[in-house]
Amino acid sequence: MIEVVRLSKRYGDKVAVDDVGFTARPGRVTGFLGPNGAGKSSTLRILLGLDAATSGTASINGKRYRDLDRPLRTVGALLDGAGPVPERRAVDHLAWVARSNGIPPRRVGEVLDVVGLADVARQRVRKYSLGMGQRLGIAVALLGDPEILVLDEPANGLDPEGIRWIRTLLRDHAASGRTVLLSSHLMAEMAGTADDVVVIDHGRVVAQGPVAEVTAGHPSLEAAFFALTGDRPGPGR
Ligand SMILES: Nc1ncnc2c1ncn2[C@@H]1O[C@H](COP(=O)(O)OP(=O)(O)OP(=O)(O)O)[C@@H](O)[C@H]1O
Repeated sequence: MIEVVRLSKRYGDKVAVDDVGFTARPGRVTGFLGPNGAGKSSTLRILLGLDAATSGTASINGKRYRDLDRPLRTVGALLDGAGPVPERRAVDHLAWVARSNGIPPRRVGEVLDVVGLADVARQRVRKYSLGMGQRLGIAVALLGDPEILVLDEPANGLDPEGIRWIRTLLRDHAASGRTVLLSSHLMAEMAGTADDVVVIDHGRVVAQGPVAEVTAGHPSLEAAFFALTGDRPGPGR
C-alpha cells in the first residue's frame, strides 16, 4: 500500500506539489494522471526517496522509502530519465542491481524473459531503442519480485504492441493482489489499465476514485480529464 498524505513540494517560489493526498491499494492499478508539469514526477521522486518533501509524507507499507530494508524487494520503480550506464550490457546491469540488493542471480534471466529482452541481453545499452530501454527499466523494476510497482510514464517509447504488453503485465501484477501506481498524461492508455485514478493539475488533486466514478457524466476518461484540468488536447499533451 502506498499512502501520500498532505504532501507539498516547493522549488524556490514554485509550488510543484500542493497538499496532495491519495492511497494506492493492493489488488488495484492506480493511475496518476495529469498534464505535463502537473507535479507527478515530483510526487513519485519524493515517494521513492530521491527528493525531500517540503511538508507531508509519502509512505510505502507504512514506511518511508529510505527506511525500507532491501527496498527493491518491496518496491520496483521506473522513473523518467533514470537509466543504466550506456556502455554496460543489459545483462550486466541487471546482475549488478541484483547483487547490490541481495536478489538471487537467477532473477536476471527470469526478468529478461518477462520483458522480452533475452535475445538482446548481451548488447550494450547504448544500442537499445527507446522501447528496449523502457523494457530494461521495467526489468529492473521487476527484479526484486516486489509487492509494489511505481512506474513513471511506462508507455513512453513503446509501440502499440509494447503498450498492450505492459498493460497486461500491470493488470496481472494487480490481479495477484499487489499494488501498482503508474503515472501518465495519456488518457486512452490509462482508461484501459487503471482501476482507480488520481487526477492532478498545477500540483493539486482535482479528482480521485474508481475510473467509472471519475468518468461519470463525461463521455470518456479523456473528456473528464480535460473538463477537470481545463486543458485542451494539443501537442505534447
Ligand atoms: N528541480 C526542480 N527545480 C525547479 N522546478 C522544478 C524542479 N522539478 C520540477 N520542477 C517544476 O515543478 C513542476 C512540476 O514538475 P513535475 O516534473 O513534477 O511534473 P510532471 O507532472 O511529472 O510533468 P512531466 O510529465 O512533464 O514530467 C513543474 O512546473 C516543474 O517545472
